[in-house]
Amino acid sequence: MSRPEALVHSGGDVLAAAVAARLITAITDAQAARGSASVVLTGGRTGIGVLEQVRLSPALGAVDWSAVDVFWGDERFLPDGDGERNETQARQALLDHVGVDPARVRPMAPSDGEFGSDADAAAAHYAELLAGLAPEGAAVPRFDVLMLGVGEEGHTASLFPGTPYVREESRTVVGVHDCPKPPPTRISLTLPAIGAASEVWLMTTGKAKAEPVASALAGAKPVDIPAAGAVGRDRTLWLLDTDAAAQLG
Ligand SMILES: O=C1O[C@H](COP(=O)(O)O)[C@@H](O)[C@H](O)[C@H]1O
Repeated sequence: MSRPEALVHSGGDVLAAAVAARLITAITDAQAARGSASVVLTGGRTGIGVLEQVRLSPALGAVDWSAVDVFWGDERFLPDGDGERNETQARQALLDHVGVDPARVRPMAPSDGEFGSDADAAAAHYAELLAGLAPEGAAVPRFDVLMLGVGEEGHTASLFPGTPYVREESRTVVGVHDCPKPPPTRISLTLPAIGAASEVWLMTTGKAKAEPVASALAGAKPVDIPAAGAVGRDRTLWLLDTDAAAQLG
């Protein structure tokens, strides 16, 4: 388990470009070491902004996109192609523009897919998919980089404060119900699944995030500030703009 480090950038645009450069480097390093890389995407303004910056980067071509395994940390349980789905936004921002292998892109199920409106069944299926790709003895694949956003109330992925989902200790993926932020039904990796990643990057911008960021970095309980419980095995980076970092001591 790593100790969280905060890196502060001057503004949201700089942050997105800097994280994009960091992501390209992490992917190329993993590919040089092992031939492929495994990345977990997030939704939200900052997460999608980073993917747009990757697309616009002059270093885009340094990555062998056909050898990148793509997963999601959470999904809004909506029909396929809905503009609010994290998958749809990630495809538009980046994935539709690079040569990813469709078989290696693994979105969480939509609400009009094979599990219909059963988010719990869709979550259980994603957990099985992850387990099937995991090294022996592990429940999820080796994620090189797992990116997350942070909500105003401290949620990360779709784990909201005070819910049973943030306390989950055995399942790796859960159907999430009655979310305070729309849409109310979601699918999310749990904290144990997030904690299996080599690097966890929490990315956020804006004054509204200053309080949860400061609480998390001051050691808040995950049940109160779920983002505080997102910790990578080798590295945990909080990638912030000056507004989001404003209350750090
Ligand atoms: O709904 C979600 O929101 C969070 C944070 O989004 P932001 O726009 O405030 O940065 C995001 O991390 C999560 O993936 C998404 O489903």
